[in-house]
Amino acid sequence: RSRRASLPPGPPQRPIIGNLLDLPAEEMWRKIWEWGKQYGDVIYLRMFGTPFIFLNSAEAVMDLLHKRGAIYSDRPHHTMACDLCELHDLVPLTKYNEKFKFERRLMNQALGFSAVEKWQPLVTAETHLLLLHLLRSPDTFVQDFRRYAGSLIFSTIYGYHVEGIDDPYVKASEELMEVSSWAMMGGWAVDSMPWLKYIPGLGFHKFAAKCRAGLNEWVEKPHHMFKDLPDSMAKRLSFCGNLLLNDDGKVTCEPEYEHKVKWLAVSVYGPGSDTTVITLSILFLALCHHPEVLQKAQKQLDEVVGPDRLPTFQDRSRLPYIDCLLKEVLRWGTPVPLTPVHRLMQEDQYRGYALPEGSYCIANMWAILHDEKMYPDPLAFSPERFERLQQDSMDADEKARLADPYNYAFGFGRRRCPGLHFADQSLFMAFASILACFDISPLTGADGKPLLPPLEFAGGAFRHPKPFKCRVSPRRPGVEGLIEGAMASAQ
Ligand code: HEM
Repeated sequence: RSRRASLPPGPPQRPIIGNLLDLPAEEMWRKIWEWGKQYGDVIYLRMFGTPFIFLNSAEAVMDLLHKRGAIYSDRPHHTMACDLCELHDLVPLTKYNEKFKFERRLMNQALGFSAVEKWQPLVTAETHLLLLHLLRSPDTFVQDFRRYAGSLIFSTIYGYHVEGIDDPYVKASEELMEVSSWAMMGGWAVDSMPWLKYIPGLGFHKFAAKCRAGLNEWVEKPHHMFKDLPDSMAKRLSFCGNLLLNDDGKVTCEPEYEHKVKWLAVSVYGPGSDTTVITLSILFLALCHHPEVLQKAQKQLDEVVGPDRLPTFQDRSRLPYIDCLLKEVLRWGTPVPLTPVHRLMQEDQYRGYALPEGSYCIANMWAILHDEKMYPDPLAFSPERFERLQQDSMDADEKARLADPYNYAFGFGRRRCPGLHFADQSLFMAFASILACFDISPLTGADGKPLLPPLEFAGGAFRHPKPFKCRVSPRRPGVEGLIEGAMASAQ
């Protein structure tokens, strides 16, 4: 049957290298979206011998990655990252097997829907600290976001509080993130021709040796730091504390289990921290261009929370516009524009096309979240689109459910982001608290006119705004006292 079915359409291929030269390193999602207009929502490419299937629509992604998740949830074997750099225990590299299922269970236990409530006091405390940093260093807001995201993840994972972005453990995690991204996506020839790894002296061996030499610093040291932390509630409640400590606060589990938890812990930093920093940066960029959105959000915050306290999680159900804003930032900004590769484990057929076993399937979330059938005028930033959906008559619930960016922005099927609920909580709290305390606006030029930051994005795995400046100013006198008061009463 499969011999009769043809491959999906796609751009013409060159001999041997296939489409290797057709994909740009920057803004790849745009190119794939453009091809979609020509070839449809399921596109076939080939790089050397590897078939690639790009999916540009919600329908195709749900049909394949979600409904047929049992065969679309594997990751490719990266010779460079796994064999040479010895990073095979990082979660995003885990194959779809029993190890994966075990890791998921542990991550769901710590970060899943039923667990996130326990993190609320910690998320609130870290958010208040972010407010204080924004107040004291408003010009370096991205650094403030970075410290906040790093500290939030470290407190959650180890019960360890981070003071600044020069914290040695944050630095180590940032290094691991950078090196592992390179190892996974550096376009290494050895990934296509694994036999190259046996030839000494080739350039990639140097990179791999550097990576292996860093593992002690990046993986072992944070784990020992955790074990050496004094016994505390924060340590016991943390992800590692929950999974590793016995009643006496000691690690007495099997070494193999301890090894797994150690790698799970370092795996979460990269995907969890960058996405948070980017999402908050997108919020600031969008608000510079849309003062009316800021005013509307602040009006609702003033009505529900008032000027004398900071927002809490209990306020959420009465702050629907903050939720609409969060959805629109995730949609319009699309912090992760393409999923990592989902490897097809056996030959499949879809809409009469043959999808070869071993295909690297990648969903284009940017294309889906900018599909004008679901999101009219997709390039416009408008949280109101989600308000309108809530208010539409007839099948409003169904429409709102289908268009919810949470269905798409966090990936698909069994590989869907395990940090989704955690991210949702922390971003809600950060959005509501920042807007309750600060005005975000463009800088002003010498002529008194606003200097609007360009709406420009860049990136490979992540889609982040290009560096920009804006004004972050307290909304009213007494904001500092309010924040300090909230911090003091939490202690
Ligand atoms: C705005 C915030 C976030 C976005 C948009 C996001 C998005 C994603 C996406 C698209 C994937 C790939 C899913 C797929 O392959 O289909 C992913 C994977 C992952 N995310 Fe997130 N994420 C966010 C926050 C977080 C947070 C806060 C954590 C941890 C606390 C986290 C941990 C992970 C991990 C460990 C993976 C790898 C899963 C695997 O390979 O099985 N993410 N995320």
